[in-house]
Amino acid sequence: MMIHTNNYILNIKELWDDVPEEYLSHKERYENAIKKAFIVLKVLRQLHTGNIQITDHRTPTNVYSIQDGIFRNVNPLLIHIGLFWSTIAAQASTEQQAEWLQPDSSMIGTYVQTELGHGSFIRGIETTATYDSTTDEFILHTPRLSAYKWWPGGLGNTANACLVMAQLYINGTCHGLHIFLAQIRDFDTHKPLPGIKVGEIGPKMGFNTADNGFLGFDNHRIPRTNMLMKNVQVLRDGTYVKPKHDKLTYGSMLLTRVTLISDLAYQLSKAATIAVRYSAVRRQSPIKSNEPERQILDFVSQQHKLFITIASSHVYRVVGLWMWNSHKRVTADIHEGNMGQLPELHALACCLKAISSRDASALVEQCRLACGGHGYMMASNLPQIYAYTTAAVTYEGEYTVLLLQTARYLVKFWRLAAEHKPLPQNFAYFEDYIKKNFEQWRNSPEGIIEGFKAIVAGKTKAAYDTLQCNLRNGREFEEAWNMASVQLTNASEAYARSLLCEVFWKETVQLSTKVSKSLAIVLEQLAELYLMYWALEKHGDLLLYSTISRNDIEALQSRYEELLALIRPNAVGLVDAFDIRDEVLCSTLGAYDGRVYERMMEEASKSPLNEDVVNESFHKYIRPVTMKNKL
Ligand SMILES: CCCCCCCC/C=C\CCCCC/C=C/C(=O)SCCNC(=O)CCNC(=O)[C@H](O)C(C)(C)COP(=O)(O)OP(=O)(O)OC[C@H]1O[C@@H](n2cnc3c(N)ncnc32)[C@H](O)[C@@H]1OP(=O)(O)O
Ligand SMILES: Cc1cc2nc3c(=O)[nH]c(=O)nc-3n(C[C@H](O)[C@H](O)[C@H](O)COP(=O)(O)OP(=O)(O)OC[C@H]3O[C@@H](n4cnc5c(N)ncnc54)[C@H](O)[C@@H]3O)c2cc1C
Repeated sequence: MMIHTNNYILNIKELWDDVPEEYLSHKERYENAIKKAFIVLKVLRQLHTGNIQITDHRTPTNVYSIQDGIFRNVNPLLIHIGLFWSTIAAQASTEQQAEWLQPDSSMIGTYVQTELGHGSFIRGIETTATYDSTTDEFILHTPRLSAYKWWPGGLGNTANACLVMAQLYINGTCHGLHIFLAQIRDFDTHKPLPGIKVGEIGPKMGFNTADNGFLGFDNHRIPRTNMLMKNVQVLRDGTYVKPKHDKLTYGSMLLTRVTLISDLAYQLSKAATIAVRYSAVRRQSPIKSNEPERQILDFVSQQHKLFITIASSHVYRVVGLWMWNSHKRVTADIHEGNMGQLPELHALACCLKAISSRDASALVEQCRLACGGHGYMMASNLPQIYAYTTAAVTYEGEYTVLLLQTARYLVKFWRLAAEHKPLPQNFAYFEDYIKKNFEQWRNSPEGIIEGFKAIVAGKTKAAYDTLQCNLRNGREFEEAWNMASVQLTNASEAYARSLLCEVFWKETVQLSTKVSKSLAIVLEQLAELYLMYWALEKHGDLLLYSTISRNDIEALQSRYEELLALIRPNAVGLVDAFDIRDEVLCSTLGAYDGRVYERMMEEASKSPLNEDVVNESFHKYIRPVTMKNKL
């Protein structure tokens, strides 16, 4: 059968709610979501097997983005599709993949790493997998309460299998963290297997359809061949064959961090679409007292809140793709046995995941506030987008913890620079900074990029000097590191911002040569706006570390305001160009037709509190008090 994915999925009635999901209980929400998740999974399986074919070209992306509208929250199979399958594909041996990656597999899986007691510091994970050579099995065990797995999406009720991160023990020796496939529920009855204690962790700020769960093992046995064995092996006699790099086991986190950057770009484009369209419809106060009320989008302060969101969505789209391509390249190298580029990719993924999630959640919240009171309505969809986006600051590597990973990388290069050793080209600016080869400030995108590099160098130097000072004062390295950690994260954040500015500007300039002149102008305006915005936000740092002057900053401010005015006529067109369907946007404020007030009233009429003209609580609780003395 030939289908157009958007139309096909939009026409499956069971996927679309009559009652907004906010009115459902926790349990009903999950049940509603799981019903839809399996309809979507069936479509994906049919696409995979070729039973249905598509006439549009971006199928998985289409299905993925339509999901936002279908679930309004999260697909409970997100981790099954996104992490469980991809980890098997990346880390299981060819034979294991052939066995486990069947499109009609009975396994519904999840990725089980975090424990009650340990999330960031994964070396502290306490779940054990002990090899028993007499039976050729691993024994999975949860030694204490803090070792209970806690958080994995889909674990609460949906999954019947999981990939578990556990400490591998062979003959009393611990070989560190490894990944094991474990069945946890019966495929037919779905009852937990003997030795498995599993359940759901309860309501959260968002992600409420994802049935995040807990899991404990009581000496649960799995075959030896259930350890993921592409990069590392345990042989029948208990021989341990080491991986080529001991962090290959962490590969799924790396891949997800890279993927997330693009997902956050998409969340930003949704928030921007809602807030910009609403701002074009909403009128509030005249600018001059004798004029009619103006679209709130005409207030320059409103443009300041919104245009940076549009620009940031483009930044993360561009940088997300750039990182995706880097990941592909590095993975191909690793395949050939060359691990050389892995540390750089890890350092980039850490700081970019941290900053993209932090920016995205701050900007989504800014969009919500920019919609005034109506942005506070669930029907605007902005609260849900915020709850979804802010979770990304924590999961898949907490913000500060990831920035500190990148700081390790920066400090290594600063040490080389300080010791006058050769540096790779992309860190040559460290040497320039040490030699005080400062460029004369230029009020241009290229000048701002240089200025941001000077900030990275200056902040890395400050953190490094503090670290050295702590060491000279007799602190051990880890303690000295902790004492310098505020400065270290600052350096990392600056590094991420300089990367974002440089990659976005260069890619935009390149893209501009391939599109029409009028489009190129708008794209460059957006890119310039992004750079100017951050130069002004960080003008204190620029004053500290670059050659910028007060006059330069004033000139930047004027150019920034000029850019807001230039972008204003294209603002609605720019968000329309994100091409997000109303069914996906799910927002009374952001629909394409601009019927904001009509839609708000239509949504309010769905409130169960409006079902009866007089709610029974009046008779039960209100009247007895208010009428008591009047009878
Ligand atoms: C794939 C598709 C996915 C689909 C996504 C679609 C879009 C997404 C939309 C929604 C997604 C929602 C999903 C939510 C699911 C959430 C899942 C999770 O949260 S899973 C759990 C994630 N947990 C973490 O991220 C834990 C964070 N902690 C760590 O990663 C590590 O502990 C650490 C902080 C990095 C440190 O590790 P450790 O202590 O073991 O390291 P050290 O021994 O100190 O060594 C550090 C050296 O190792 C290098 N390193 C560390 N990690 C890596 C890596 N991944 N790759 C390469 N190198 C690594 C590090 O650089 C150090 O090197 P040196 O400095 O010593 O040279
Ligand atoms: C919505 C959601 C979905 C999730 N899904 C999954 C999943 O599918 N599978 C899974 O395994 N896990 C999942 N997680 C868990 C997630 O990966 C962890 O919560 C995350 O890695 C952070 O770890 P933590 O909760 O232990 O925080 P902690 O590490 O306890 O952090 C608490 C605070 O301590 C600070 N801190 C910790 N260590 C350091 C340090 N070394 N230096 C400086 N500061 C530090 C942090 O900055 C933070 O401020 C999910 C979490 C959420 C919120």
